[in-house]
Order: sequence, then structure tokens, then C-alpha cells
Amino acid sequence: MEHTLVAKKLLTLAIVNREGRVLLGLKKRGFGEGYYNGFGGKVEVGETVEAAARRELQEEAVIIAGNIKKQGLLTFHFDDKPQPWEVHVFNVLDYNGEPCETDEMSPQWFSHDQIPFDKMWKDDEIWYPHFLAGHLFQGEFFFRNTHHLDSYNFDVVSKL
Ligand SMILES: Nc1[nH]c(=O)nc2c1ncn2[C@H]1C[C@H](O)[C@@H](COP(=O)(O)OP(=O)(O)OP(=O)(O)O)O1
Repeated sequence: MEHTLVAKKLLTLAIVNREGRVLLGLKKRGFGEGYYNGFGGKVEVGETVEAAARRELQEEAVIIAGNIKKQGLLTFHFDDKPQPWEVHVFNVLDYNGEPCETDEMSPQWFSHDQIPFDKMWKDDEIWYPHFLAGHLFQGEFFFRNTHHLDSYNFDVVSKL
């Protein structure tokens, strides 16, 4: 029998969550353009996942993360992409600096009851309520034609 090893693409997603509001960015270019999302991107070779989360937040929103907590591990399968994406989700509890628009993202605060799910990835409305409640979670999502969510598994877990 033949086995094919397909490495996952490792990414981060950092959501600043303070005083009943989250900081999201409107993605201006690249994958997910036109969607609101947290800040993040690919983990570089030799970098820890947490260091990548901090770096991407600084590059995309120009703020320096203080305390951050890993809350989620999400795997995205795309029928039109060769590798699954493994996205590590962080809750940014405090930060230094002032969020600023960058080439990639236009930052905006949303109260917890006004998160713009109609302009976000389809999986987000499934896991954001758990993120906001402080739960740890794991999920696996299967997308068709990049944007259509066909099916998923999702669990609240006791550790990641
Ligand atoms: N279904 C999904 N739901 C979600 O909430 N976030 C997702 C998502 N799929 C991807 N993301 C996040 C992970 C990461 O923070 C971001 C994609 O990162 P990037 O835009 O940096 O990726 P790229 O492949 O464009 O990387 P670069 O070429 O380095 O810009 O979108």
C-alpha cells in the first residue's frame, strides 16, 4: 500500500479581546480578502507558534502583545488546496501601542454581540462563542471551493 505524507501548513490567529470587545481587521489583500478576521499568518522556520502569533500581530496591527493565551486549534481542509491548514488561535489579553492600519489589515473594534459573522469565514460563528466564553477548543472544517463549509467536527477540550 502507498502512503502519502502531506504536511500541514502552520498558521496563527490572534484576537485581541478586551472589555467586551474584540479587535478584528478587514483583510485588504491575499487569502481571505474582504473578510474580517483576527491577525495572523504563517509560522516561519525556526520560530515557535507563539512567537509567530506575536510577530504577525505586530506586523499587521502594529501592537505588541502582552499576555496571550492559546485557546484553539483549528484544522482547515480545502478540496482545492494541497495541504490542510493548522491554525493556532490565541486570545490577546493585553497589549502595548495603538492599533493602526497596515498594507494587509484595517483594524476595527466590535462588541461581543456585534461580531460581523456575515463578513467572516463560515467556521467563525461556530467557534467564536466558545472563544469569547474562554473555552479551549479544537475543530476540523472541510471547505469546498475555498469558501463553502461542507462539514465539520468541533469540541470543547480540557487541554490543548
Ligand atoms: N477558515 C478560517 N477561519 C478563520 O477564522 N481564520 C482563518 C481561516 N483560514 C485561514 N485563517 C486565518 C489564519 C491566518 O491568520 C490567516 C491567513 O494568513 P495569511 O493571510 O498570512 O496567509 P497567506 O497564505 O496569505 O500568508 P502570507 O503569504 O504570508 O501573507 O487567515
